[in-house]
Amino acid sequence: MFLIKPQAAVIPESGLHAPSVFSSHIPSGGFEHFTQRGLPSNRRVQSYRGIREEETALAMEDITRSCSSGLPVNLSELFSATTNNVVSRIALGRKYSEDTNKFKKLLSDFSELLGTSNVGDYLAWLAWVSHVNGFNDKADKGAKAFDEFLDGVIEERINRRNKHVNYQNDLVDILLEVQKENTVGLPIDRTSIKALILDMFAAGTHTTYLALEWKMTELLRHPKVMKEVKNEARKVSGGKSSISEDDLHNMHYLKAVIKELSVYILHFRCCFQQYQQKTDPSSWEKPEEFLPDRFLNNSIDFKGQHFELIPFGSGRRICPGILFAMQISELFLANLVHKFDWSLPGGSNDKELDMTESVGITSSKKSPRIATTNQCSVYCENVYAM
Ligand code: HEM
Repeated sequence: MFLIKPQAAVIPESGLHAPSVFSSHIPSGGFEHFTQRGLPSNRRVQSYRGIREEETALAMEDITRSCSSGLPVNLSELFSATTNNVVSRIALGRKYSEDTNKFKKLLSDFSELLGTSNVGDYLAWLAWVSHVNGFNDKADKGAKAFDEFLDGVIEERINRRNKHVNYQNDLVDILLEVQKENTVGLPIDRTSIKALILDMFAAGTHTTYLALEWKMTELLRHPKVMKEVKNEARKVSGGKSSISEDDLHNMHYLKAVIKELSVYILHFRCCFQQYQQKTDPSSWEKPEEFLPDRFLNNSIDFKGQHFELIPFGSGRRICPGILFAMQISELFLANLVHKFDWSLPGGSNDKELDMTESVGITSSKKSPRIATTNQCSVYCENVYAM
């Protein structure tokens, strides 16, 4: 909309190679391998896996603090902050959480604008409506604000590079290097760099955050399933205080739950088809029921080969962030249920949950209270015995 839409770059750990100006420069180990390769240890960026684990641990500490002060936990805010922090650290080189309100507003305005239907896009002779109803004005302001923000990110990095401090070798550094060395055989200007960073950031944060929010909401609505995930988490953790990314390999039930939930996630262009596929009785037994077990002991996955389940799309434009997003979702949910007992606020039941969606490119819940609980009790490692 505001900036050019580039081809997707390769996303850390995806193992997928969307067509990209960079694809010939990034080997099959993915972006992480590319950025770490051959660098002396003092110049290596902390691994993406480390970043995810670190941010998840910080979020768990936040919840523990809230619980011990008897305060309710707003999970929506927590999911949003954590996914923003993880993707910011990877795509923008650092967190922007110290500027939380401004940054959050920037992102939510952006998502809302992307998801708003603009009548002039469909009927050219009605384009004037967008002038009258304020859409164009809002879009111009949003574009300007985001553009300034991204300019700031790039300027900051250039200054650091000029002073030879804190070279992080993240996405921004790589793009600046590519620009300087002209290693892709065509000039990359500042606008293209901003577009690539924005693409990565916008595609990676809101989607992942909303997926988490919906998944946790459904877990709250299905306490039996939540309990089963919790049991699995406690079993695989082997008495440790947290779940690591290594432990996730053994969380088969959690993976099945996430697959079952994934159809609720997106309002991208294939959304309606996805809904049809999920509710198609020829593909699924009891399609309207929430039955994670259907994904146990079968090989259906998200990677675009099984057309019954394509929340990340399929084909050449498939989401290149699948594995990255799945790692965040699995790690976060596993730790949430492992460490805490959750229930709905004030003992309300699932029927009372407000499932209304808000406007936006992704289907967020209108009311953040839904994912808020004031009744978490901290899982105490001392008491718990395997
Ligand atoms: C649960 C989280 C996510 C979901 C459900 C999701 C879903 C999708 C979908 C449906 C598409 C469009 C595919 C198509 O056009 O056929 C897409 C594209 C894309 N996604 Fe994701 N995504 C998620 C997370 C991420 C993350 C974490 C990143 C990056 C760190 C990312 C980066 C991208 C990019 C760059 C594209 C554009 C690809 C292109 O146009 O070639 N996504 N995603």
